[in-house]
Amino acid sequence: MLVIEGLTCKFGDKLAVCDVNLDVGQGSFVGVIGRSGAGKSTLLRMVNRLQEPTAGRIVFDGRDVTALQGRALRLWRAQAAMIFQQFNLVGRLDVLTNVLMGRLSTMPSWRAMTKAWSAEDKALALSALDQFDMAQLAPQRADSLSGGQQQRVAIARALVQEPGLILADEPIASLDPRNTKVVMDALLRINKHFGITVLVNLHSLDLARSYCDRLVGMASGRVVFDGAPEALTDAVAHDLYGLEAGEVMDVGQSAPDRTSEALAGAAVAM
Ligand SMILES: Nc1ncnc2c1ncn2[C@@H]1O[C@H](COP(=O)(O)OP(=O)(O)OP(=O)(O)O)[C@@H](O)[C@H]1O
Repeated sequence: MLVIEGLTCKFGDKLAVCDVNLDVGQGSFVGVIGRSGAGKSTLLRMVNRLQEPTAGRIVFDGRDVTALQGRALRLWRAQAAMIFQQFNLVGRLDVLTNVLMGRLSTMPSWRAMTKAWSAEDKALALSALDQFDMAQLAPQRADSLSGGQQQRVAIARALVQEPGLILADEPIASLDPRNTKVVMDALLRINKHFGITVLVNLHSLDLARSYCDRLVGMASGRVVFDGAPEALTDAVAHDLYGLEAGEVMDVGQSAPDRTSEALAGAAVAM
């Protein structure tokens, strides 16, 4: 369970996030929505502690993670795995090594320096790639892959961190509609198959409505909507997005793949 209490972030005079309070149950798939500049990225980055809060608390499974430092902070960042819009892979390295990077936090520093991966770590990384039908791409350079493939490699890297929480910051913003669906289906699968809580920032309201079981709407740094997708009426959406509403509500995205095969994934146990 993730508990956010009074979380606030100021950049100089700019109040980017203001007094956000949220309880997110284990296994939820929560979409954070709102127009550009609403504070969505800053909120997710504070949870992962990439951005220091100005005030407030972040508690995960009963443990206050707001002020962790050093190794404890590194371990928290592994537990609250971040997925970025631009994938953040090392392009010149092969796909398998990129996924193995997700294991660094579990290794003693001398082994992390030499990148002497254990057979167990390699098996885990291959198994994570296999979850997304990408094991055959393991030896390829990451920068030779399509955007959708790169984002799935980033999700596999997050998975080998064995996270309790995935924080995805506009993960599909750089992708075409087909790859958008593939990546959203991948996030849905790790949520349903592994029970990992997902918090995802999305610009498209249609996507948020079809994939998430709860929506948190932000405007000017504050939470202005928190509820089931069905409760977010077009009128509320218009309040949230203003003139952008038409654009974010009419992008013709495909529906999620909720077949049991898709959600169960490959038979390999992680
Ligand atoms: N490092 C920073 N320094 C100063 N201001 C910042 C910084 N990061 C964000 N902001 C400001 O804080 C506000 C919230 O930004 P944030 O990126 O969290 O919004 P967002 O909802 O994620 O928007 P987008 O969808 O465009 O990414 C914006 O006004 C932004 O300009």
